[in-house]
Amino acid sequence: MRLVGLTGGIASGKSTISNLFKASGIPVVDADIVARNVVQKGTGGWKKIVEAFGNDVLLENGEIDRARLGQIVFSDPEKRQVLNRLLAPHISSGIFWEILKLWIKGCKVIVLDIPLLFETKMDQWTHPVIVVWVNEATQIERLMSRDGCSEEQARNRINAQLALDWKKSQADIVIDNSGTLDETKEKFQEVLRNVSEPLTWKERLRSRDGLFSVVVCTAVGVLLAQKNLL
Ligand SMILES: CC(C)(COP(=O)(O)OP(=O)(O)OC[C@H]1O[C@@H](n2cnc3c(N)ncnc32)[C@H](O)[C@@H]1O)[C@@H](O)C(=O)NCCC(=O)NCCS
Ligand SMILES: Nc1ncnc2c1ncn2[C@@H]1O[C@H](COP(=O)(O)OP(=O)(O)OP(=O)(O)O)[C@@H](O)[C@H]1O
Repeated sequence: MRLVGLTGGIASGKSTISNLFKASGIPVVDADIVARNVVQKGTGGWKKIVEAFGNDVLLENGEIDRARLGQIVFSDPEKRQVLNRLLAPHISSGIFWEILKLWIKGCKVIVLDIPLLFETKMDQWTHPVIVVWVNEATQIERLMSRDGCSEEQARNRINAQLALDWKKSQADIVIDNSGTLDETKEKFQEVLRNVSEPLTWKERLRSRDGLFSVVVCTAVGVLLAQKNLL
């Protein structure tokens, strides 16, 4: 099994690239969706948030008020750290279960779309690491227009993550998404070819079918050895 890391900065275009992977038949685990699921009303993550931030961050129906919590944590690094520490174990085990489900299905290449891949050091489990990069002016413009936020709020969110240029320097593959969608789609084709290359023998061993072959071969070997000993 090949675990491909997909990351970048906020609004750099990870979901756009994720959608292209999905459209090409490659499954994607989306950490933002996992992070949403683990804080649904009544879950362990939800209880921890209410304990730490109080009822002020709840909507009338009891769900987390994401806009309110976002305002708090993106303007206060200490509070953000608290939230990250509380949710990290829930998010990583959620990602693990999603991978396991796809592994059981026999998927050989899985893309992990994780905005904080480097920040959480999960990059060590993925190869190759793809960084979706945009220049800062484009990033701010797209973030403001997508989320309807001010430039200050956009900068706060960008500064809550490691610098995108640094992430770019750590990448195995960089997708420059500063141009048009058509240009990005063209670049994506090359990335798709790269990611779809035949699995290495290590990756084959980590896949469901590879593990199954090892188990069968070992069992046959043991049976033959026992037969020879009798
Ligand atoms: C703060 C919250 C409530 C804001 O929710 P909102 O719906 O406005 O944003 P959403 O979850 O869609 O995230 C949008 C983007 O913000 C960035 N982001 C989210 N959380 C963080 C964080 N803790 N630090 C830095 N950037 C973050 C990511 O690039 C993400 O793609 C939410 O992002 C959250 O619960 N974050 C903590 C969980 C987390 O770390 N998520 C990232 C998964 S690796
Ligand atoms: N090449 C492009 N040209 C124009 N707009 C784009 C391009 N790529 C992405 N966008 C737009 O920019 C915004 C951010 O893109 P996207 O949601 O894919 O980023 P993201 O990295 O997944 O964001 P987040 O970190 O918040 O999850 C979206 O509104 C998207 O439609």
